[in-house]
Amino acid sequence: MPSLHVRTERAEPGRLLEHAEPRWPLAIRRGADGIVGRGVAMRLEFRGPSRFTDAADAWRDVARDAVVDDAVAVPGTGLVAFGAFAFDDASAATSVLIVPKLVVGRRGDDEWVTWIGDEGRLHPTAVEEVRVELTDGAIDAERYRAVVTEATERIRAGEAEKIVVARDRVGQLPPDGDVRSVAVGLVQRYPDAVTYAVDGLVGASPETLIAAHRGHFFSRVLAGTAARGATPSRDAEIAEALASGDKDLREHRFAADSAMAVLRELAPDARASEPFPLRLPNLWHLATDITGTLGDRSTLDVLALLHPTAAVGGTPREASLALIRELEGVDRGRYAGPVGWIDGDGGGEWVIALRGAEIAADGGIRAFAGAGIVAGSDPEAELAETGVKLRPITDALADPLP
Ligand SMILES: C=C(O[C@@H]1C=C(C(=O)O)C=C[C@H]1O)C(=O)O
Repeated sequence: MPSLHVRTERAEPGRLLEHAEPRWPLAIRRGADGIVGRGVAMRLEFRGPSRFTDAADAWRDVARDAVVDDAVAVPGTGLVAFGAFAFDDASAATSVLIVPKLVVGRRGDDEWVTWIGDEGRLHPTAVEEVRVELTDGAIDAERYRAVVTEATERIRAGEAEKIVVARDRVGQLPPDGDVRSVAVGLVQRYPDAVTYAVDGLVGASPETLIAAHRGHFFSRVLAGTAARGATPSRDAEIAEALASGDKDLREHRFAADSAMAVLRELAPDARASEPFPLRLPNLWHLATDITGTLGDRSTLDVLALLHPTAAVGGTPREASLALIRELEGVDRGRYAGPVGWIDGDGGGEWVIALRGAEIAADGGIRAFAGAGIVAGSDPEAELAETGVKLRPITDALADPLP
């Protein structure tokens, strides 16, 4: 493989997303911060059960051979790749690492541009609005209720303790639709979430699988969900009920324990917070934050062990994955897989591809949302919960720039 020549310099890129390709933006944003890419200097593809370790090995080679001149040296400068990985080992979807030709970024007061290969000129273009309505996909409301009922029966029969089952909604992007508008809409509405746009996958995720820089990591596990209340007092009651409710705490424990078991193996000093209610614009989640030190391990090596946590798979892992395949009966693609970026040291930030959709080459759009099913889950409540989880991407597609 030819070695990459990478140069980062200070710049004032203005609105980051204006530098991305309209139909195929590359972006990882949190509020005003983030990185946006354009063009492809290198594209690596992976498949199957070894996709994460293959990616980790390939990326180590790329990073070792790259010639990097980085005048800014903050997370997101120098050599970076955007990545998106399939949820299931057996998925037909490819997993990718993409090094753009141009990256523009901002982190607090630092702003930069990175050229990979030839240096050119910045030519931002105004974002145009695209509007798409989603309709029933392969798993409509009726089928989803049946899937949840079946999942609770399988749990009662002892086949698993928790299974996260999802449903889908579909749509069609008009030719040349500007996908950047969807990302802009998500950044504006969900400033605390990570808005991602990578190889057709777009959404705003509240769940950080692993973020690592200079050996220190952060991971946030979400499981247990309630819609926001209409009044402040009702809203507070809902948060209180979520944090003390037996079903939600059990559902949460499976997810937090699955992440902690892996992270403690990798980082003996890993520490988990107590579960706490996390407020998002559209809902409450129960959250556990985990921190610790990873040493010089690549975040891709961590993903190989951490994905899928029981927040998006279930408990036990293999049994729940088999049940998801059987009960959903559709390929999740990259939904609920890791999406994010990685730098030359293996640091970076990977979130779970939730609250989003995948846009295929032909413009076909498929959005997924799921819910954790445990003993005692109610199909109607889980249907409503997935409706709330679909709202960010549904709204951003229907009315991106309100
Ligand atoms: C599966 C999704 O979300 C996950 C499931 C949750 C739950 O069951 O309470 C909460 C957060 C996420 O970990 C989704 O958004 O599609």
